[in-house]
Amino acid sequence: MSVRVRVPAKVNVQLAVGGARPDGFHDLANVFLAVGLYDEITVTPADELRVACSGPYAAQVPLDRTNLAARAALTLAQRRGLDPAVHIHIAKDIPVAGGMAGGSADGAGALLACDALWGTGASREELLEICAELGSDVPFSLVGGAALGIGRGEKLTALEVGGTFHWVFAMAEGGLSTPAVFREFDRMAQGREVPEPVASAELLEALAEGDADALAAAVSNDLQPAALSLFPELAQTLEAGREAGALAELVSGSGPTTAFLARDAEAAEKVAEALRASGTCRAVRVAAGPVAGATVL
Ligand SMILES: C[C@@](CO)(OP(=O)(O)O)[C@H](O)COP(=O)(O)OP(=O)(O)OC[C@H]1O[C@@H](n2ccc(N)nc2=O)[C@H](O)[C@@H]1O
Ligand SMILES: Nc1ncnc2c1ncn2[C@@H]1O[C@H](COP(=O)(O)OP(=O)(O)O)[C@@H](O)[C@H]1O
Repeated sequence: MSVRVRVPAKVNVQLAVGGARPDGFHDLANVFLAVGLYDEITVTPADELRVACSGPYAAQVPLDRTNLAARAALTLAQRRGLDPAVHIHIAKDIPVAGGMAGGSADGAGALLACDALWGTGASREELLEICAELGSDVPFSLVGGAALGIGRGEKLTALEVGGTFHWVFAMAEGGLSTPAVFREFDRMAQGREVPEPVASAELLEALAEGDADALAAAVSNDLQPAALSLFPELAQTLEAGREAGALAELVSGSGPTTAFLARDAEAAEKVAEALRASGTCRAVRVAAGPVAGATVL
């Protein structure tokens, strides 16, 4: 018997970053949108805990116990006094170290899958608590939709969204380390006061109304200058998308994936085609959001 779970990627439509906290994290106002680009996690009883990964990014995924999916299984098993003897297969379609929360998706997916496989019956609250232990982005991967994350980004409030937003994602050659991007943010912020991160009222309204033009005017990412500083080639990708008629262009989270908002599905295909032809990125994908979070199939 196996359990299969599908988990979406995310884009941060707003990422407001405060100063570094004493624990090394940053307070955020993080507006997440789950988009239809998925990893699939399958768990099957086995002799011992094992992780395997398939798909275009498989070679970049660690298969030891640092893998977030393995950590999720171990954490749940430890809490219940169970043997974590399970084979976890990750069918990976979310870029690795791309700023789209692929590892977080696998952590949330494996947790939900093991809960179902072992009949653990963990409450939503406990699952969210374990997710927050695994990483700041993991709770959002579980809930999906759209949400405002405060604190490290793990304290979530679900947001109303009045329509579907159409996105194009340009995958970069290589990845960016999230801690390195936050460190670069701190370096660039030296000598200036970093304001408290606050969610933009205009942005929340644009989401609620499903208004792509208003959302385009309101998107922002405080990590973008740091990501561009570490990965200057991204400026060319952003420019190519802008020239192709995207309503807005931004770095997804800590990058280096870039995200382009389009008016509708047809406009998204046009932007995608132009980006593919631009030679400024490794691969291009179209995806809409919001979509549901981790779901047992
Ligand atoms: C930046 C964001 C935006 O959604 O994601 P990505 O774009 O990388 O996917 C997140 O804040 C990443 O969340 P996640 O990848 O879960 O990070 P964690 O494992 O919790 O933390 C990794 C490291 O990132 C830094 N970090 C993370 C979150 C936060 N609020 N402040 C931080 O300074 C810390 O250096 C931390 O040690
Ligand atoms: N299941 C997983 N999938 C991808 N990366 C993982 C996974 N588990 C741990 N990692 C580690 O986490 C790092 C960040 O990966 P990822 O979550 O894809 O990026 P991001 O935080 O930019 O969204 C990777 O470089 C990898 O070393």
